[in-house]
Amino acid sequence: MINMFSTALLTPQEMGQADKAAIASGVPGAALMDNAGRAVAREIVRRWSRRPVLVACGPGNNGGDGYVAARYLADWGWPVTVASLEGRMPSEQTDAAHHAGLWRRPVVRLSAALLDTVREGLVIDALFGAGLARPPSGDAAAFIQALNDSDIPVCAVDLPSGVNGEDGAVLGAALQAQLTITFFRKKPGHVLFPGRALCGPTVVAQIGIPDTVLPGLAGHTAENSPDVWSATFPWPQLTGHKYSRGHALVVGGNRMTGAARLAARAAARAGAGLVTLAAPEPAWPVYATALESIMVEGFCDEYSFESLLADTRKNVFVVGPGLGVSETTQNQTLQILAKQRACVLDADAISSFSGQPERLFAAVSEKSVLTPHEGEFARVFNVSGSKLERARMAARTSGAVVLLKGADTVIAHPDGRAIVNTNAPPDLATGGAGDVLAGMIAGLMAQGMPPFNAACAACWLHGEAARQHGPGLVADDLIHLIPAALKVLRRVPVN
Ligand SMILES: NC(=O)C1=CN([C@@H]2O[C@H](COP(=O)(O)OP(=O)(O)OC[C@H]3O[C@@H](n4cnc5c(N)ncnc54)[C@H](O)[C@@H]3O)[C@@H](O)[C@H]2O)[C@H](O)CC1
Ligand SMILES: [K+]
Repeated sequence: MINMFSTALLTPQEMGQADKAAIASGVPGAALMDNAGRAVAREIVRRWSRRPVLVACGPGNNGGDGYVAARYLADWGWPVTVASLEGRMPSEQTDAAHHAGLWRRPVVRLSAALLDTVREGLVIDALFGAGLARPPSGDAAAFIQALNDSDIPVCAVDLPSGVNGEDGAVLGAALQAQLTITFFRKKPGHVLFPGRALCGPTVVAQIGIPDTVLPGLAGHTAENSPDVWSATFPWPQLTGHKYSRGHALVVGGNRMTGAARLAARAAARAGAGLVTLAAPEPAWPVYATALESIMVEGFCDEYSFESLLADTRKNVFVVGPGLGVSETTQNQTLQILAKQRACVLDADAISSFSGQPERLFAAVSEKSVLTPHEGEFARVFNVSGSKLERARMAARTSGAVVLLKGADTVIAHPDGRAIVNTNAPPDLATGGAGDVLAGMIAGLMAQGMPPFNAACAACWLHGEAARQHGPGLVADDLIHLIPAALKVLRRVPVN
């Protein structure tokens, strides 16, 4: 059971369909627009004291929301100037024209010079939203540039103009907003970079579109949140014991021993009942001295490695962290995949298939989670497009769950579903953090959580653990903060 609706991400096209479905169900379009513009005005009043406001309106419905926001703010006593792009008003007989008509004061032509009237004020960007069709040019481009060069705060309606709602890319040039108010649900452009950074905080306002429209049009993309997977989280049961909580095996390397130790500790902290570290004989003393509650078993060749994998109670494997890129790593990975049990393939387990991705794809399944960063990803996947599209395509092509790391990590299932993670603080960009994540995913899978859900849950807990620490984080700290992140999760109601 996974809930893709409460934090669904809708493309601009899907949003248009949601709009139409709401109108068909009896909510007039003009009312949706009124609710949208009023939500913008409300959020502004909530954050800023009364000050001069310039509302920059485009020719479409985004502009329509701008006329509504202008009307409410003026009614509440704010000094408001409304400017339209190239002096154009919305086409007749549209909802935007209706609301532009309710603005009884002058509408001036938009220009960069108008910014002088709001040096101590605020700009509402209602130029382009979901309907952005091409790079802004002429007056729009000049206005965007001048506003970005100023320090006047910008509140964006739906999206900062110039940001593509579908993938967060900048089309030519885009505004940097301090606040974005979007409607009903976010779009991928609000959570993928660079769009996310240009939005500032994004507020989602409800404008009268019923949730009942969602099953007909959404369900394959969502923002990561406990809402998505908490119903399947494997909390320990009163009657459980260590064997019922699974047994994770982490493959250790000869030299970079810290990586596998971090992964093993993280698997244990995430709740695996037992964790074994498989250590090459020369490094066995290093691992054995460092680890207490984690078992350390040695191996000296592929045969003894194979015998370590034989016990079927070992229900999840982690391979890759600290192994080195080599034929040996590739062979160990293939030996593990041949067991057809759950596994996490990270780092060198992925890079070792550089130039031979088909060998990897033939061996992985939906029980495998690949956790590449962009560099590792590029070694085995030859796909282009937005991060969301690339992760989705990689999962489809390989048949495995793919977690493509970064500030906007995307987790994709081979069936087309994808989740964008948004809670990772920048402190997580530190050596070893990925090893911890791989171990956490395995720890959850050991307890029976489905691989896609486990990847999403581990990613969220990883971000939460890092948030709890704040600046100065090193990967070792994450291990100690997993319990704190679990406590936060335990308080989130399961819906
Ligand atoms: N449920 C909802 O989503 C609601 C959305 N609302 C708002 O409506 C906009 C989307 O409106 P739409 O008319 O489809 O698109 P835009 O206003 O963003 O832009 C279309 C308009 O602009 C022209 N255009 C596009 N790109 C450029 C460019 N680079 N330069 C010049 N002109 C451009 C295009 O030709 C059209 O004329 C959504 O974002 C919400 O803000 C509703 O108000 C409430 C319900
Ligand atoms: K906008």
